[in-house]
Amino acid sequence: MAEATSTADPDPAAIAALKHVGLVGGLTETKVSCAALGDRLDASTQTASRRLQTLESAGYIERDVVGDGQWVRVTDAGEAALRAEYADYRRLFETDVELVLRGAVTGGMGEGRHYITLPGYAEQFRTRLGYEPFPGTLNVDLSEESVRRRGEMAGIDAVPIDAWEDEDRTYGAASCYGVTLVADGERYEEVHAIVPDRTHHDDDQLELIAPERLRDALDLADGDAVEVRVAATSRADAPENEAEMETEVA
Ligand SMILES: Cc1cc2nc3c(=O)[nH]c(=O)nc-3n(C[C@H](O)[C@H](O)[C@H](O)COP(=O)(O)O)c2cc1C
Ligand SMILES: Nc1ccn([C@@H]2O[C@H](COP(=O)(O)OP(=O)(O)O)[C@@H](O)[C@H]2O)c(=O)n1
Ligand SMILES: [Mg+2]
Repeated sequence: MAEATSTADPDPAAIAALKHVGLVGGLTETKVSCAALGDRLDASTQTASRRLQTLESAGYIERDVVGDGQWVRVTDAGEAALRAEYADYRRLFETDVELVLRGAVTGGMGEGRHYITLPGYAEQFRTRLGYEPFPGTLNVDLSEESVRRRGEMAGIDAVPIDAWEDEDRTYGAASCYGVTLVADGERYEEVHAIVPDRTHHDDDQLELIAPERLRDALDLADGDAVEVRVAATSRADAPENEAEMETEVA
């Protein structure tokens, strides 16, 4: 299987503690006492202390212990976990929620083309997305705000692309989110944001695939501003395609 980039156990009790830390100012930095946190969580001081330890080892908070308490900061990973919760609630109570990520077109490492055309991926794109992608990924350098907001993608249904292997090595899994790409007022609908489990890029790069070369279709050059609108639900045909895939494999 893919050696997935570490995702901590989303223990609901730890997330509840993280929410409280955020609410008392932890998204910047705040002083927390385990007794006060325990009160807010309706739990003992020891339990509150354990929750903070769990959050720290999951990489969701950083802390400096001082004499009368501790200074706690929610990390980027912690904020992403909170935003994923937030996205779930938005989906519960709002309809047609769209996540809009903004950034600029950029060149990457020239590897996207290689991965997109590997047979183990290409066949899955064909059956699950319903098209053969242009060989490559259009890379978008996300704005700071969008880097923070991309955590909300965790609450949105994606088309899964499975890990696979050939005789030499294993290839990681990926998730494909149906998106609309908007540039200079023009919209291009048949696009997916592809998020590989293993990648050389940081969170600030979002990679897009489409049947066509998007630089041509939307007349894009490096530095051009784009909007990536992520639909809150997956494309209606995705599960059907998956069923087709299983039938083919069987
Ligand atoms: C479908 C897909 C699967 C990938 N699988 C792997 C992988 O198994 N191992 C790996 O190191 N990188 C993998 N990558 C990520 C590439 O290493 C790299 O981060 C990125 O795609 C490079 O794109 P660029 O040339 O546009 O910069 C994958 C990328 C895609 C699009
Ligand atoms: N659907 C797509 C996919 C890639 N591309 C572009 O096609 C080229 C090859 O993609 P790539 O991922 O191998 O290269 P880089 O993104 O690393 O530059 C790049 O210039 C991408 O921006 C595109 O315009 N439309
Ligand atoms: Mg690319």
